[in-house]
Amino acid sequence: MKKLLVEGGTRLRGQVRVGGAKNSAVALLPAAILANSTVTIEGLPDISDVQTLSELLEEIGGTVRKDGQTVEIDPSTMISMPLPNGRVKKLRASYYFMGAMLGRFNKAVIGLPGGCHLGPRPIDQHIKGFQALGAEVTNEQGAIYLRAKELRGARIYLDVVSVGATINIMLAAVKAKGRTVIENAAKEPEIIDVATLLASMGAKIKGAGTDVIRIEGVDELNGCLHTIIPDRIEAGTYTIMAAAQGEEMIIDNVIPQHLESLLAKLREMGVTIEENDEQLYVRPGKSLKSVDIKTLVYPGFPTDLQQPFTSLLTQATGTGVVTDTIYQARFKHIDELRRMNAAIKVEGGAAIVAGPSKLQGAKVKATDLRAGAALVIAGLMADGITEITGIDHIERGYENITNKLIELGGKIWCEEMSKEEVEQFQNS
Ligand SMILES: CC(=O)N[C@H]1[C@@H](OP(=O)(O)OP(=O)(O)OC[C@H]2O[C@@H](n3ccc(=O)[nH]c3=O)[C@H](O)[C@@H]2O)O[C@H](CO)[C@@H](O)[C@@H]1O
Ligand SMILES: C=C(OP(=O)(O)O)C(=O)O
Repeated sequence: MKKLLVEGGTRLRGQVRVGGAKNSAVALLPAAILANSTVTIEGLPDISDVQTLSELLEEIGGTVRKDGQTVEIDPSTMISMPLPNGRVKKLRASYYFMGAMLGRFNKAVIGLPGGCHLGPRPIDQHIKGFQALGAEVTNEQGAIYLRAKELRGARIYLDVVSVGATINIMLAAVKAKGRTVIENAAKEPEIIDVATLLASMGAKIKGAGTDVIRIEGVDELNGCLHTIIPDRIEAGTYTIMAAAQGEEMIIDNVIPQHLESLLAKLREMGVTIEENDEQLYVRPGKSLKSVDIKTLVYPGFPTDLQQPFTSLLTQATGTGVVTDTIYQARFKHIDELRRMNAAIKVEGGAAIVAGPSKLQGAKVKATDLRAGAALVIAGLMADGITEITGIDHIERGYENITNKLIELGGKIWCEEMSKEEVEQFQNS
């Protein structure tokens, strides 16, 4: 088991290239199950979630060929294998095997998903959607059993705006008989990306990116070639790093429109950001001014950038209030930031950050993916060395973060943990 070490104080400078979007990749791979021939996806990020999903596709009989960032999936030999345990527990997005396998085989058995522990993460809206399409759904000993004689299109209103439920219902509905309408759908760019792949496969799907998605079911879906969108959360994380510890940084392979809420908040703090079609050029202000943020569904401030942004707020003058309306308890990083001398308290469901604080290197634990990113940012700004355990979370969503930061001049490296450290980590 490894830990990540960050020696703070060095200013970051240069250009960093953002990879393909994790939250697209994790839906595009299962979507390939629905095709009758090879689906090729270009620009996939080199992260463990992609690896785990590729292994799951192989587990159900598919052939997955990887060549750098390109993956070819031949789904023709897949079978409706139950996946009650094992790899499905390693990540959140294994829930997309429910919609995709139901769509292709009219049945599936999938264990409840894992993913970041951010408080309750129910999947009732996914199930409501599958049931509306005609599936019988039962939960037997922690696995979801889905069976349908035939899937029929339906009008489905989501009680909660959910990225996962919107995509999962799209996957189940594209081959259903007749018309499906998803109302109160999520509007994240990753939903448009998945709809684009499905349309290239031959699906009839309209309205992705708005809150009403209309689908006319088709009998067959074909193989195709698809290029993934860039990861707005990885891009946002490096943009926050640039504001926190950069001199001059270019974030390359970005769709700036996907990050409008973050860029607006950074500019409010005094950060200079210039943008062109695919790059951000970031110069931090002489001093940063505190702001409040409230996470909302897209295009609001993304919950996945709340934790990294909180680290930046520790360096701003004044008091910033952080409210997460998507995951009210997404505050596990706060205790760790406090160990590094940050002045933050959680009160009435909000994190109140008083700054600026001189952060000190410490031994801290990444409790989830974006908590890990928040700690890397804090480590870059801190005096001394920060040791971060739990880096498998970080590897779920950030490709080559160590190398990318070294290229920017950061002092960051991995070390093997001692036996005592592993024991301590496992008991903490
Ligand atoms: C793999 C993936 O894409 N993960 C992202 C996805 O997670 P995920 O798809 O799990 O998140 P959702 O958009 O579904 O969740 C949004 C909110 O709806 C609630 N909810 C969701 C489904 C449901 O059936 N019932 C219900 O009550 C959740 O508890 C949460 O409060 O969107 C989140 C919100 O942008 C991001 O933080 C995650 O990075
Ligand atoms: C919460 C996240 O991921 P997941 O939904 O895969 O756990 C995230 O990407 O920040």
